Amino acid sequence: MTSLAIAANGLRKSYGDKTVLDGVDLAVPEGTVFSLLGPNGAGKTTAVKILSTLVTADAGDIRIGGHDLAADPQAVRGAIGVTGQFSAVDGLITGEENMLLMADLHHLPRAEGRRVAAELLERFDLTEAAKKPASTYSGGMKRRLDIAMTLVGAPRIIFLDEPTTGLDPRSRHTMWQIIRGLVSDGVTVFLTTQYLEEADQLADRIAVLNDGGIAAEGSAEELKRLIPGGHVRLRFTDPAAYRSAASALREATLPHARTGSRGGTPVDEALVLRIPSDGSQRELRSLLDWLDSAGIEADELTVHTPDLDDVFFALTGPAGIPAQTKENVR
Ligand SMILES: Nc1ncnc2c1ncn2[C@@H]1O[C@H](COP(=O)(O)OP(=O)(O)OP(=O)(O)O)[C@@H](O)[C@H]1O
Repeated sequence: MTSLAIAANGLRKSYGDKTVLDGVDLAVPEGTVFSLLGPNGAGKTTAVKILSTLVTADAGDIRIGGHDLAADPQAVRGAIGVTGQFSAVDGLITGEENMLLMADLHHLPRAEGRRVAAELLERFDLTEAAKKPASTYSGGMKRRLDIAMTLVGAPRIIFLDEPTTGLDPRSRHTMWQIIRGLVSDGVTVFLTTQYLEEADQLADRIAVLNDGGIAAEGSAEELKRLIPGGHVRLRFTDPAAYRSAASALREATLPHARTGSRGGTPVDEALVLRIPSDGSQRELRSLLDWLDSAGIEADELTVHTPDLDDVFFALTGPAGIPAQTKENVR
């Protein structure tokens, strides 16, 4: 059994009469990326602050890296690193000086501190800028320096609170590579982000926080299957083939059509048929078998699944408003 890097049960936190977390459970296996999503004000930062010992929960059992947070917060602090919205970078001093300051805070011997700082500056492509004041760094460089500083203490668990907010696409991709590199070294990453694509790219598991609780949790693929909107599209170039397929579909009751609706629906004059499907291997296999047996040969077959944006809207929108499904070609 994989052990848990982060385990929280019954996490509660209120500010005045506002309940922010109302009994949240979290379980993050070691060496994985866990992403907490939620609308603005849902309590993501509050959760990160509690799990990283910066704020005290009103109730809940929390174990981080095997340490009981309430009983031994110092041990938890020794196991974790936190970066993100509360950056530790001091702009008045150079990148290298920031790193050496962290090495001092971690009580590394002088030579060891210099070695670790130089290594990390090199790893994050900051060697050239190391002697310049951090205030002159770009947003992406500051984020890289922030993570490098966090790694001085060699934490096994890292909390990244919106690590790529405000970064351009290239810097964002660089940050994703850095996060993947950390995970391949066995580090556990707890990530909050406003970018659903980021969670989709990086996270092994995703939890959606809404209304004080976890509205849904699973892999990106599992979450996408929770909401309707998935379908298979068949495109034809020959109008006759299209018409005969459309009529065969109207006749058929497809066993895999999750909605239970009869057959496929002609979508438009572009000779496209649309068949409800969750995109799972089992459903696709039975659909392909059925197409073969009905003698239907489409010129193009694409599987469309809801994306995480759809999931997010469906789970966090006001009750009663249906999900805005958007097509997403896989
Ligand atoms: N120190 C505090 N005192 C009072 N209320 C607070 C405090 N910190 C957070 N809150 C409130 O708790 C709620 C959750 O805030 P939090 O910052 O955790 O949300 P978030 O999900 O991280 O939001 P965002 O995506 O906007 O960063 C908000 O309504 C916020 O106003």
